[in-house]
Amino acid sequence: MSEETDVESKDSELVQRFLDCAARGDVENFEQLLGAVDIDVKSDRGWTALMFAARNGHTSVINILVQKGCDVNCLNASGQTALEIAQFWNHKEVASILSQYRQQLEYDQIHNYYSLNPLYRASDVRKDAKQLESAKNNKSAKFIMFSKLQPFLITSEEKKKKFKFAVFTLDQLPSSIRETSTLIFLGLETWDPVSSPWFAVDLVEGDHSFISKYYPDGSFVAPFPTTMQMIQSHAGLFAEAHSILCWLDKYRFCPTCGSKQTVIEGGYKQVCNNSDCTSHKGVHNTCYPRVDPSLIMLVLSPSKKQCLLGRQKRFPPKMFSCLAGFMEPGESIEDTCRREIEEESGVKVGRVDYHSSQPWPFPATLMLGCIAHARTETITIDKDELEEARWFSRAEIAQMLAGQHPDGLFIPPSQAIAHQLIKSWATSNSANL
Ligand SMILES: NC(=O)C1=CN([C@@H]2O[C@H](COP(=O)(O)OP(=O)(O)OC[C@H]3O[C@@H](n4cnc5c(N)ncnc54)[C@H](OP(=O)(O)O)[C@@H]3O)[C@@H](O)[C@H]2O)C=CC1
Ligand SMILES: [Mg+2]
Ligand SMILES: [Mg+2]
Ligand SMILES: [Mg+2]
Ligand SMILES: [Zn+2]
Repeated sequence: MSEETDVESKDSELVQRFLDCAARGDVENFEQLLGAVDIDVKSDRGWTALMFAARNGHTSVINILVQKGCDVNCLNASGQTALEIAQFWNHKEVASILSQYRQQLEYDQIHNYYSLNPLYRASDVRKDAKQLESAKNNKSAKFIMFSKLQPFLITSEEKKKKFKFAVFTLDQLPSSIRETSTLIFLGLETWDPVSSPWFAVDLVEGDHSFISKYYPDGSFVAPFPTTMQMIQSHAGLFAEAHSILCWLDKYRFCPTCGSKQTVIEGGYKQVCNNSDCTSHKGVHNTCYPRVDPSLIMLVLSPSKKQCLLGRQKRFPPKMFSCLAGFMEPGESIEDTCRREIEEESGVKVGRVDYHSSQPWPFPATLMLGCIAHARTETITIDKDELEEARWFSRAEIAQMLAGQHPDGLFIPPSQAIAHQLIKSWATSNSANL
């Protein structure tokens, strides 16, 4: 046997032992082998240690691998992830760890405020009246409160200057509430259908007394700007609940025939009570909550050395932000971007690159963030929309980000996608733009 084959066979023996220990849940030996082989090493069929541990439900091995930074999104030769394997073999605890970790990874990439919703929306549960009913009676169900579209918030113990929802359990909720108030089904804590369901309750007048009994220091607050100071996961819950509640509040009658409507699917659908109404046939988008796409763009000058920011009249003095505008029917993202920039600033735009998005739940806007590349520099502002617009150099943006602009100019806070677009340009290598 040559030296090379010797090393190879020793390596493959180590790999085999490593994968075996994961499959058997032999934590002691597994930990000893950890440094000796690649954590994501694969068997012939493309199975990693994580997949073997998931197959047999070894939670302790899963926890070690996840903490050591293994690749949880890896696929085997059949195209399955470790999470899918755990779900298939019904290892709920393992599946729960893996799904939470995968979400965490996704969150690390998409950091726009209001977009971090920790729940599985579980549309299958809300569409099934029986499952929805049992979710409402689930002993581990959680309830957050709204009244007149205002969320009931308390101060977070973990992060003192932040707010969060006061979360109520089923036994704290007077039974009358579930009969008189609208309950919005927000989703489940994990993929498992019996995991804790979350609901937003829209309280009707007179239902409030039980709240102060449990949370005497909480209060109903005007959503903007207080919800900009929430812990991020609860800001995501707010975005979902508030947009739905605003829709139910404003669309009380059928837009097709004007009859009363019935709320179904945990607040996600309304059906017309008039059986002759044409909204019962075919596709009717009036039955579903609306989402209004809106473009927000950082426009770069032809030299890429400057960016265009503007001031709306309603902005606080000295604040500049990205230009933004609603998408119109039949328009592409790129064309909305070009049209709004030209309308508001007179600048003509060529290429448009998508950056990221942000739900803006006031009431149901979806901000689509783009980087737009200008072809011209001359600015002619639309006086109805903007008070001022001008080009800013990177150095000036850096001063604004640091709160050190000589004229006191500043940009919106980090919770606004405008801030993230500006920051990503200011901190990126110009050669990449
Ligand atoms: N997250 C962020 O960083 C930022 C978010 N935004 C948000 O972006 C959105 C769009 O920006 P904005 O500059 O106001 O938009 P536009 O440039 O399109 O102009 C606003 C005008 O559009 C009309 N409008 C309102 N709703 C719609 C709709 N659904 N479809 C078409 N037109 C509509 C209104 O006119 P009328 O009053 O005549 O009805 C409104 O005054 C707003 O929701 C704003 O709050 C803006 C900047 C930063
Ligand atoms: Mg506009
Ligand atoms: Mg605008
Ligand atoms: Mg517009
Ligand atoms: Zn109708």
